[in-house]
Amino acid sequence: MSTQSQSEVRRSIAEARTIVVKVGSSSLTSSSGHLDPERLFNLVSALAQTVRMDARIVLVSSGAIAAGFGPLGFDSRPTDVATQQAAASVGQGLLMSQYEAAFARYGLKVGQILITARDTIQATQYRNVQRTLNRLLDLGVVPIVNENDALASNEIRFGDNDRLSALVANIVRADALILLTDVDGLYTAPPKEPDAKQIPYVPNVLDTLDNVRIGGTGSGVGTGGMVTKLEAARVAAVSGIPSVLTKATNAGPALMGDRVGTVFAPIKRRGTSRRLWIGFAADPRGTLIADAGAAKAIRGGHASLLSAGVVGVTGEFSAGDPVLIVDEQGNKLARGLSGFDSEEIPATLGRTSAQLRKLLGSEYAHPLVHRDDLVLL
Ligand SMILES: Nc1ncnc2c1ncn2[C@@H]1O[C@H](COP(=O)(O)OP(=O)(O)O)[C@@H](O)[C@H]1O
Ligand SMILES: N[C@@H](CCC(=O)OP(=O)(O)O)C(=O)O
Repeated sequence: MSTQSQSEVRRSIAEARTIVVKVGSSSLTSSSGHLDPERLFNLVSALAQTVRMDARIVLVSSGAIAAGFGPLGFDSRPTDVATQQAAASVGQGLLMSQYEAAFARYGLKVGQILITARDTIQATQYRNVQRTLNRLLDLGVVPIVNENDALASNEIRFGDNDRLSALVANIVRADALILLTDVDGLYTAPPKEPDAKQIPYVPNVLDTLDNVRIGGTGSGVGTGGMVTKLEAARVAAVSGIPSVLTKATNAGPALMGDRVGTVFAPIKRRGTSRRLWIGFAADPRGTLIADAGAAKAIRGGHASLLSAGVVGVTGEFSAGDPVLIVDEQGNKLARGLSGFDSEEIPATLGRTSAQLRKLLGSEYAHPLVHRDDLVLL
């Protein structure tokens, strides 16, 4: 895909029909742990104008913990998980009631979707999330998404909403992702440093990390900092989705395609949402080790992984679960959906389809990972 100019990418954002907008805690709340209704209303106002111009918007909003700890009497964002979850439970309700009232002033309805990381990993859950979001958009509702903080387990948790927003952009097949935060874009170094300069355009987000020094959160209420925002921009770019990173007060101009913040060009054509799920959302449950010949075939694209080319398996998984495919040196080649349960695989290793049919029956004579279920890394 040839690199687009900044103007072309900005124009594609202005023309986007389905847009995921992510707003961080620091843009909605004060450091005392309360919502800032004026900033929230200004954001809603910019989004409502875009919806009026026939766009479909999914809002991924952080701020539940940051809006909940003040009313609970804490001076700063709690650090232990149980108190964060309690604060999120209080703050999420406050957040939604403010959004509901603010969007209602523009005649718009909102719907709440609380997602756990698990929902983006399991195929059936993923499809449920997808169906509900699409239906809400068809009904003209603005879905408001957050991580289900009150119930998310610590081991498997997004923690910040940046990566979640890139996954949601994939789930709804968005045409653009807007990341709203408290700084006006990506800088060459954390913006408090004197030599930090803003970068207006990133043609290939896979190249930027060498030239940019990135730090963590600058506020007492955000979590991910710039690391997770760049990760979100990367997932969007390789999914064929352009993104803009800017401060929340620039939401309107960013959506109009004006030159604000940092814009990231898409670097691949869009894949199907199922392939994107295999590539980004699904958490591999095990590993298949490909021999040199199979590794070469996989790298070339379009090849299935056959049992004959697999020399080892690790992990416990069922047929249909996502697995990582590596070469014998441990280099990651691809992700895919296993065609077999992990315990069935040792008996199939190194065998051709004809041998499998003869030894184990015709139900075993299929690829270990079919090419349609395989995404190169
Ligand atoms: N290279 C960089 N460019 C821009 N911001 C950076 C950079 N490195 C670190 N940051 C910090 O990232 C912060 C934004 O992340 P965060 O506080 O998690 O925001 P949010 O709550 O909006 O998700 C900025 O306030 C800034 O201090
Ligand atoms: N789901 C959490 C998000 C936590 C958080 O601070 O995220 P962010 O501000 O996007 O870095 C919440 O609503 O509090």
